[in-house]
Amino acid sequence: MELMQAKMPLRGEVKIPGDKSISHRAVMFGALADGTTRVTNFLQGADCLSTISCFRKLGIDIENTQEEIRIHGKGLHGLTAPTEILDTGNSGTTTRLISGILAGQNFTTTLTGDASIQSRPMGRIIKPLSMMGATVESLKENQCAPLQIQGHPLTAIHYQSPVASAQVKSCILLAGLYADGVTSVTEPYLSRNHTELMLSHFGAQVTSEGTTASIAPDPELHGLDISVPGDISSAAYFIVAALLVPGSEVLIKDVGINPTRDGILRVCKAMGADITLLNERTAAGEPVADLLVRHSELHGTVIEGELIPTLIDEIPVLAVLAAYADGTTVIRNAEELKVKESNRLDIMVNSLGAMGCDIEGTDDGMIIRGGKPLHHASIDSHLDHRIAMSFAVAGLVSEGGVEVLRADCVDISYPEFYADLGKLMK
Ligand SMILES: O=C(O)C1=C[C@@H](OP(=O)(O)O)[C@@H](O)[C@H](O)C1
Ligand SMILES: C=C(OP(=O)(O)O)C(=O)O
Repeated sequence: MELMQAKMPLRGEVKIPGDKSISHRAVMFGALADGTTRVTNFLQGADCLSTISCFRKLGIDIENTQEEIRIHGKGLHGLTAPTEILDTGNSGTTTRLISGILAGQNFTTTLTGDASIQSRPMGRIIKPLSMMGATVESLKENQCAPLQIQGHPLTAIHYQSPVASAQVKSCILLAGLYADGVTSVTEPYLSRNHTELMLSHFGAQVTSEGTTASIAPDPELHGLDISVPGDISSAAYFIVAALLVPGSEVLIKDVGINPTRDGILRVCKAMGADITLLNERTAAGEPVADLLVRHSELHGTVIEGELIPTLIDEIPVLAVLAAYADGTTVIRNAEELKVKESNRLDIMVNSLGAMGCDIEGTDDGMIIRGGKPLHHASIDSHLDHRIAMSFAVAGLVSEGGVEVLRADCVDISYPEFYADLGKLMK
């Protein structure tokens, strides 16, 4: 797809689709609750549809009416053995979270996903789930999917996670629902806490202290009405686009600004961005605001440490921002980007490099010497939605735009992305 350079400022309003992490969890926890859970502003992206399809195969009736998702939950012990392999598609969140639930069932399940999922590391969940007593086998013996999970009554553990990962944390907490005592997870830095917040609303006893989250077993979970906030990870593309295109002023509506997710706002402000939070409120127990973003002159910064999990999926588009900011931006401690849908570190370094950016890859991040004009290039998305959207934004401000190859993969998290971007360019 050929994406044009923006000849005019971006102007207007955009309403961001529902948060992917929260949409997945609403379906999963709704399935384990008694009664009906109604979800509005659910993200109709391919990843969340994979979650729905897996839970239908586990015997849960889920209605998708477009306006609302209705999940007819059957309680903590109501799932039934699937008659076929569960397909988690391209979704790491589905794969890792559902594994925690399957570890506590009295049946065996096989799950797998696309080529990307089959190369992403699952040892990080196989280890703690095995410590809890589940039998989890990587069928190709490579610590990746396909996985065969034989559920068992589980033993509670206190797990020290080597990575700050909400997927690992959530997998263990979900297995903890089926354990014989309080299960806890401590991570090096705090990752997104949507599981903790939403499971407590459903009725689970979850506590958080610093970077440790704990859960008590066998709660009674009750169906809920959930209005999903807009996804800050999707808003990120418009934040960066509005900051970069001269003269722009864009109002981004209903964005979730949970402090475990708002690192992009903090980094943009540190770089000199003009972003105002309006109409701050709460939805589904999560903080939400409208973001007014105006074109700004930016300078480089350092992105590292505990900030990283709060903006992990935004690093590709932040690299684009840094390419246009004056001075040097250093990104460290971001080695997790190598094991996402693609190796996002290598791809950003090579692809921004192909556009003329002075950028250097490091073991755990990159160094970007920004402020020079970029030129047209053909960039392959590598079927990674975040790469495709990041380069669509880069094209707005590069001489001659960019061509994004295999651009349709935005369906994973933001099917309307190109249409919404187009509306701001009119
Ligand atoms: O829990 C979640 O919903 C997610 C956690 C993050 O992954 P990790 O837990 O692997 O860091 C993030 O990259 C992903 O897009 C969604
Ligand atoms: C990493 C991502 O998702 P997942 O891990 O669920 O595939 C993402 O959306 O950027």
